Amino acid sequence: MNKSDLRKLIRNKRRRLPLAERRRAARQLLCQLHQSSRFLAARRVALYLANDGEIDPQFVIDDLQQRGKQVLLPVLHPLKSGQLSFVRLHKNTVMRRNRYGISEPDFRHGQRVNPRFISVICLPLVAFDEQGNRLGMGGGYYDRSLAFSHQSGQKPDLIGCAYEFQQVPQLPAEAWDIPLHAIATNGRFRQF
Ligand SMILES: Nc1nc2c(c(=O)[nH]1)N(C=O)[C@@H](CNc1ccc(C(=O)N[C@@H](CCC(=O)O)C(=O)O)cc1)CN2
Ligand SMILES: Nc1ncnc2c1ncn2[C@@H]1O[C@H](COP(=O)(O)OP(=O)(O)OP(=O)(O)O)[C@@H](O)[C@H]1O
Repeated sequence: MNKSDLRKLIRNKRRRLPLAERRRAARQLLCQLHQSSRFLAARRVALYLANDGEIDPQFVIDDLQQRGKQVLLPVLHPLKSGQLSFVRLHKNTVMRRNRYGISEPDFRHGQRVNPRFISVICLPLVAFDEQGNRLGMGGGYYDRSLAFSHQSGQKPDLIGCAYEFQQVPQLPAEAWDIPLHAIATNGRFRQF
């Protein structure tokens, strides 16, 4: 199956999931992330706001904020097309909707943090395989914005977040793909 058909299939399945199952999976995601000592120790964590049926990290965001951690969200860069910035989420953060209808902190008002200085980045994904390859929505945003992690130096831990059913046997690995360090689902925490 090609990437575009695979995206359609899994995105449809994700959107059809009943609300009760979504909520249960969202709680299980928090439990699975708590398996990771690096996640528990992280001071700064980037997450996302669920869109298109994605597993919902809202309980994870609440938990981090209660534990006094810094939470960041991705924002489409208004000038550098295809790039994400990471902006801090506070109680008073001014939010707006981006071109895909996803709520994000306002780029101009927000406090941006260079992704090199983020401890853990939780990435949304459409499909993953057992090697930790990731298939996203197809915009290449995370691949472009995290391309620096191919080089040496300080880098964030990259944890993909998904439903267990989003695993596929094998994804074609592209040169620009950023390999994930771990995947947290409703059922498991896999480390690579
Ligand atoms: N929750 C969440 N936030 C995120 C991402 C994500 O995957 N999930 N992104 C991860 O990169 C970035 C946004 N990327 C996205 C890329 C495509 C579509 C999307 O729905 N595309 C439509 C076509 C829309 C159009 O071109 O007008 C589609 O495929 O149906 C959404 C988000 C930043 N924020
Ligand atoms: N580092 C990069 N520099 C320039 N272009 C890139 C880079 N990474 C990815 N791209 C481009 O982005 C496009 C989309 O890539 P791909 O289909 O792998 O996205 P994705 O990982 O599914 O999406 P996303 O990261 O937004 O969730 C590709 O056509 C690719 O050429």
